[in-house]
Amino acid sequence: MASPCRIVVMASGNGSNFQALIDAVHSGSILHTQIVKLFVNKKTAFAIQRAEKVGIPTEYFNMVKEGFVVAGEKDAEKVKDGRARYDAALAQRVLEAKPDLVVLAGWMHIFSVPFLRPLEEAGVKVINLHPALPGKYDGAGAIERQYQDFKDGKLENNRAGLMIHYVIAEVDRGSPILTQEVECREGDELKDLEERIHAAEHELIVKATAKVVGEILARKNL
Ligand SMILES: Nc1nc2c(c(=O)[nH]1)N[C@@H](CN(C=O)c1ccc(C(=O)N[C@@H](CCC(=O)O)C(=O)O)cc1)CN2
Ligand SMILES: NCC(=O)N[C@@H]1O[C@H](COP(=O)([O-])[O-])[C@@H](O)[C@H]1O
Repeated sequence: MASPCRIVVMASGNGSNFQALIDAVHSGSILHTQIVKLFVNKKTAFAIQRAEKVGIPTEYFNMVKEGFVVAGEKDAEKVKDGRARYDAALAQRVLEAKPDLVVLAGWMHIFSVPFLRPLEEAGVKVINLHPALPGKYDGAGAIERQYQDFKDGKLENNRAGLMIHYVIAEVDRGSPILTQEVECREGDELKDLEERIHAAEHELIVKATAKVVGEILARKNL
């Protein structure tokens, strides 16, 4: 049998989707796979504690703390240059973990080409969990914007949603792997929609990761 599929997970916050992946690998819902490392860019990310509890190595790598961009820098060119150098350095650190797949599970930093190109050249796919349907509500704060449109009677079919997609330079516009609609109900508060979407996320990220892992393992066995 081929060697296990090596996954690097990247997170910035609570890590409940990371936990869903940990549990799925442990239960066998995601077969023949090892989460080899977690990268975080926030020191306060609870995902760190989740990794430590199960012995997954963690690396904290922050663009400002590592000196790539000065805190509060207003010069757009300096910020763009610093982000590019940070992304290039981060790509090398990720590749040192020899991943077959990178999963963004609440990773709140937009990657530039200096991150994406080295991984593409190494044949490493990057996938992302986004709490909206393809082509809608790109970027951060997607749940809040769907909820506001629902309240304003502007949400198409009164359906919110989520997807797991391949990551490309254009934010949240990579090919969808799996998508799911989530209903909005009259009387919903924002937290009701957030809870419904988060519950769906934990299932969909496992299903999508298992699907991509299956394709990777099939190629390994060729
Ligand atoms: N090149 C890509 N990078 C990333 C993608 C992607 O599809 N292409 N997905 C995102 C995840 N994401 C939405 O799914 C997302 C995350 C963060 C942001 C954002 O505006 N980030 C700000 C910083 C916000 C913060 O630090 O709190 C930024 O990077 O300037 C938008 C979309 C992951 N990366
Ligand atoms: N644009 C990306 C984005 O908004 N991602 C969102 O970050 C949260 C991470 O939760 P978690 O840290 O508990 O997994 C999730 O709700 C995910 O959809």
